[in-house]
Amino acid sequence: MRMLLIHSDYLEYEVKDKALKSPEPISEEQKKGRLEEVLAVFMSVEKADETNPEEVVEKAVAEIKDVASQVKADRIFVYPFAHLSSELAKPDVALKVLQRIEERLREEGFEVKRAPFGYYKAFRLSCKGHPLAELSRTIVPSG
Ligand SMILES: Nc1ncnc2c1ncn2[C@@H]1O[C@H](COS(=O)(=O)NC(=O)[C@@H](N)CO)[C@@H](O)[C@H]1O
Repeated sequence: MRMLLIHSDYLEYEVKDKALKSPEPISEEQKKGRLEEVLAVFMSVEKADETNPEEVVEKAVAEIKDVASQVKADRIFVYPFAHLSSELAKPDVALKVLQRIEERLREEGFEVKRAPFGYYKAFRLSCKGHPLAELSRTIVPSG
């Protein structure tokens, strides 16, 4: 799993076209989204993660919690992003991992939005620019 974490004034997206034959089904309301004062987390789920998705979910949640506490963010934007790795996991595995990360972050008390999976999206992001505003993390299952 590769993550790019951007502490932002806001992140907003708008769904454009399908990027997969069968993208995640979404409601009208999910076609656009915006959060202010947010830690945006762009995530590429990788092939290696397929060996132990649960472990990767827990490690990713721990990393996100750590960065969120450092930058004092209590909102997280989970953003599927296929361009941080050349070894992508299959879409069905990737979607499950991202949905579970979203669930676990909510359980940890964060306000969370997740951008729709399998679509091309327009997005705007306003990075805060402080020293910890741009971070990346790589997570590999130990198995
Ligand atoms: N492993 C993955 N990790 C994160 N997002 C993914 C992954 N696989 C697919 N997606 C989602 O599906 C969209 C399309 O994925 S993609 O790899 O860019 N493109 C495709 O798979 C097809 N266009 C065939 O190449 C991405 O924008 C993202 O929303």
